[in-house]
Amino acid sequence: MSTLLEVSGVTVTFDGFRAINNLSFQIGKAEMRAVIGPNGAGKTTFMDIITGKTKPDEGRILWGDRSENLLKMTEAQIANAGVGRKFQRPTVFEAQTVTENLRMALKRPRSPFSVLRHRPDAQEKADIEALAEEIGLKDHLEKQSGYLSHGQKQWLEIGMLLAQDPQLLLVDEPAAGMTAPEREHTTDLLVRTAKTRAVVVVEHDMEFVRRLNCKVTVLHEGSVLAEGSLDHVTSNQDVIDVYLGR
Ligand SMILES: Nc1ncnc2c1ncn2[C@@H]1O[C@H](COP(=O)(O)OP(=O)(O)OP(=O)(O)O)[C@@H](O)[C@H]1O
Repeated sequence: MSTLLEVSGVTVTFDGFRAINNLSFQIGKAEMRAVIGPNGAGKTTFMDIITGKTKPDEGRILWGDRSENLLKMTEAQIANAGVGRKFQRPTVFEAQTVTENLRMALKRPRSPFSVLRHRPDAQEKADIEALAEEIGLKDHLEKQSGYLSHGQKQWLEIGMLLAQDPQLLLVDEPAAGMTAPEREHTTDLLVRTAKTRAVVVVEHDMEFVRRLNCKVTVLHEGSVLAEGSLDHVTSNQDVIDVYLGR
């Protein structure tokens, strides 16, 4: 499996406190990975490093086929290189319809379609419909986004990120606040997405992680405590001790 992102020996210190401590992590081009860990383990900081929001004190991060030095790139360059991030709370434009939200996302610079200056309306419509179909909102295209359910807003935002054709999608607690059927739909969407892209899901809900059926990385005190299948990591004594607070 070819590697898309390789993080080696990364350390982040806030006022002398090591939030990330000699962390190493790799993900392939079409791979799903769940990142779990107790509060304060460093999950958010880890994502902030990959998106360029936080610069580490030490370590190396290589990106893509040409093994580019990600640490030399700005946040905007990293986003343009194909890293998309979905925050926990949906940030769709509530006053706009689903179609309008997807149209705006297709017009952003990263979109593979934005280079075609005179893009026919018919093509744009087809792209919007394909995205809506993918995220399960085909029947809600003209609905104002503020009237969507919480789950539907989350899917719309994932659709807006997919419009940008990311190579790596970072997703923070996608299942939070969702009903059981919404969680199932979200699992299916993320699993399909990871067939062609790398997807990192930070999640607390173990049942959701189990359904993702992927390799799991457990963070603790800014380092990788264990890695492997969910059954493998949850039978690891160090992981059990950390989760039980011993
Ligand atoms: N800007 C900052 N300044 C100082 N300390 C910080 C800063 N950001 C994070 N930390 C500390 O770094 C550690 C890791 O935080 P981080 O938010 O990455 O953990 P997390 O795993 O995402 O936690 P949670 O599951 O609660 O969201 C915590 O102890 C946190 O208090």
